[in-house]
Amino acid sequence: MTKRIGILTSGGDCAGLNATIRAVALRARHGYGWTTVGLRSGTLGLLERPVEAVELDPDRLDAALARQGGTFLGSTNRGDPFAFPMPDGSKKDRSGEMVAGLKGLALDGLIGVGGDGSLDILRRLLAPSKVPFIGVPKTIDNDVANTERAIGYSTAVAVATEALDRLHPTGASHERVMVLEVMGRDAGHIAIAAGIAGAADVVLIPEVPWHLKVVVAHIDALRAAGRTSALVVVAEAAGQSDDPAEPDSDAPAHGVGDWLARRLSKATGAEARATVLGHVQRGAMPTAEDRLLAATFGVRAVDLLAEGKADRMVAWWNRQVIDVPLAKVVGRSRTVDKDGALVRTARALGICLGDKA
Ligand SMILES: Nc1ncnc2c1ncn2[C@@H]1O[C@H](COP(=O)(O)OP(=O)(O)OP(=O)(O)O)[C@@H](O)[C@H]1O
Ligand SMILES: O=P(O)(O)OC[C@H]1O[C@](O)(CO)[C@@H](O)[C@@H]1O
Ligand SMILES: [Mg+2]
Repeated sequence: MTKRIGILTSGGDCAGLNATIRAVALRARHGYGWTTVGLRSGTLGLLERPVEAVELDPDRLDAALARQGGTFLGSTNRGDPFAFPMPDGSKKDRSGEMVAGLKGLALDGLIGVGGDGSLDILRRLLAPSKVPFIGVPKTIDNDVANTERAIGYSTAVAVATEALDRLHPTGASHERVMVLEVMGRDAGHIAIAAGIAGAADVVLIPEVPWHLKVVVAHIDALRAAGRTSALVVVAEAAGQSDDPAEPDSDAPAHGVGDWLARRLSKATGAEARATVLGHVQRGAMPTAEDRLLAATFGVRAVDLLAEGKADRMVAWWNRQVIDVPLAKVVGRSRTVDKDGALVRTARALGICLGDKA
């Protein structure tokens, strides 16, 4: 039977979303003869009347899409359907309106490409609609539970690594400590991976409690050994987990990069500069790895709908695409394992994580 499935992208954008949309539309048409409808602006588009949706003809989706960052369908990380911010400042449950908008599209299935927050919201939103839902994990933060990889992470790590490659020569030329603040929301995945790949001297992540005095001692030791510059990577959330018992525990929840550069300069006497990488990590062309993930996840998501499955998420595990119940994904977050391979590797390379000298 010919089916009509929908796809939407939700949460912060990242590289690889367009490649995912294209893979879904191609698989649906050429694998099953189905039509794919792209829903615009994530959940927000479901409040428009008519609902913002466009039929996707896969043969008209240029292959160049696989290379483009962002999402041509648009996305949102604002406007919780269950507590929607209203102009007068109040919050309103608008999930019923969204479900009504979705039902009007007469879909036989929906694929939602999102991070932990979006997948949770979409799962709850779709439950009363009875529309079969399959989730595809994407987020530069790589913090979605039960998948080793989310679309967009590889690209963000590549961008952060390239930033370190660029900070190294300028830092060395001016004999400075260069601090790079990277994204990751509450997790340090981008920081630890880019820190290793970009040969940083210090990596600070929220999962490993760190102390300014340990970082200062490490930089002092490097300088005593003849090094004139240093590279420091700090995850945006690293300030929140500094030990409250320590005198230097005032690392702020926001702006930890600037704070750290000022403190390091004062304590070591070296000049320091901070770079906040920000949304540059999200907006890049996807790496080959992210394009592959997008393709394999997109195809598998359609196949799951064809198999009559629902309430599941495609996932990457042990070098394979698998699917897991969404119930085992939502409400959890996958942070960096502080005893895991990357942390051990960083330590073995002499990278200071701020917890021991
Ligand atoms: N579809 C959505 N509608 C409204 N708010 C959303 C939506 N998706 C996420 N949010 C909100 O955006 C914020 C970011 O959440 P979260 O990090 O969990 O997003 P995500 O979907 O995981 O995507 P990403 O982490 O890549 O931005 C949270 O406050 C969450 O409630
Ligand atoms: O685009 P916004 O709303 O500034 O959100 C930024 C956040 O989104 C992410 O880029 C992805 O979740 C986080 O790393 C970051 O904290
Ligand atoms: Mg998230």
